[in-house]
Amino acid sequence: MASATAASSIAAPSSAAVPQHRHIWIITGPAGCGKTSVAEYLASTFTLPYLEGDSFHPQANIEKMANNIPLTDADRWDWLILLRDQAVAALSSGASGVVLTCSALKRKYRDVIRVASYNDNNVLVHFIYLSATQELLLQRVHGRVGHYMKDSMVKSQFDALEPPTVDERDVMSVDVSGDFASVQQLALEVVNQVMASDAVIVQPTQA
Ligand SMILES: Nc1ncnc2c1ncn2[C@@H]1O[C@H](COP(=O)(O)OP(=O)(O)O)[C@@H](O)[C@H]1O
Ligand SMILES: O=C(O)[C@H](O)[C@@H](O)[C@H](O)[C@H](O)COP(=O)(O)O
Repeated sequence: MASATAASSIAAPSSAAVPQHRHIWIITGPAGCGKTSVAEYLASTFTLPYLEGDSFHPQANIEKMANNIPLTDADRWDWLILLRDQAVAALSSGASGVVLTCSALKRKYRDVIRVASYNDNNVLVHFIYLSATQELLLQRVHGRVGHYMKDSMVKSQFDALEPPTVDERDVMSVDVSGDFASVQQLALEVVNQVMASDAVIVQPTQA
């Protein structure tokens, strides 16, 4: 029978896993891949601020997209820089991480966000690329209500898309063909893996 002694009943101070960096999690992929649902899930699971990339577009961009006109590189630069600045601002306000949605279709767009970690060694940028076929995204955007981006824009998103390549080591790909719960689980595993590799174990100081 186990019996607690006076000494063993006093809880020993436990070691803690402390992250070495602050993290920008960008949830990427073409319209309809599930950026919003994955980002909301991760932000609420890890209690992090969440920035919805679509809400930072200038009105001119929204009007173009609502009229089925794809954005150009020129339309996107200032938006991408604004998203990066907003993410950095969230970290500067004390958050340990921030979740951001941004289609980041091309490598040069991802490079714009990567500048956040060149400017600050304490910041790591990670892209969670939600991968799906064009057919699946057509179906999902078609079924979505109340959004300016219609299914007619899915083709142009795939035309512009430069899927991340293996040398982009800050990108983790998640297959989104499954249901919400399985996609959320895959995204969670990716974040947990990164956080585990970033953690240092801190021993409590002895009194
Ligand atoms: N894993 C999933 N299974 C089924 N439907 C999904 C899944 N992920 C997203 N959806 C639906 O597909 C549509 C597009 O998702 P959304 O999160 O708005 O994508 P994005 O933000 O990338 O454009 C929404 O109607 C959403 O409810
Ligand atoms: O929810 C969506 O349908 C997408 O997020 C969509 O709104 C779009 O991807 C960008 O915000 C537009 O910018 P890009 O043309 O650069 O993807």
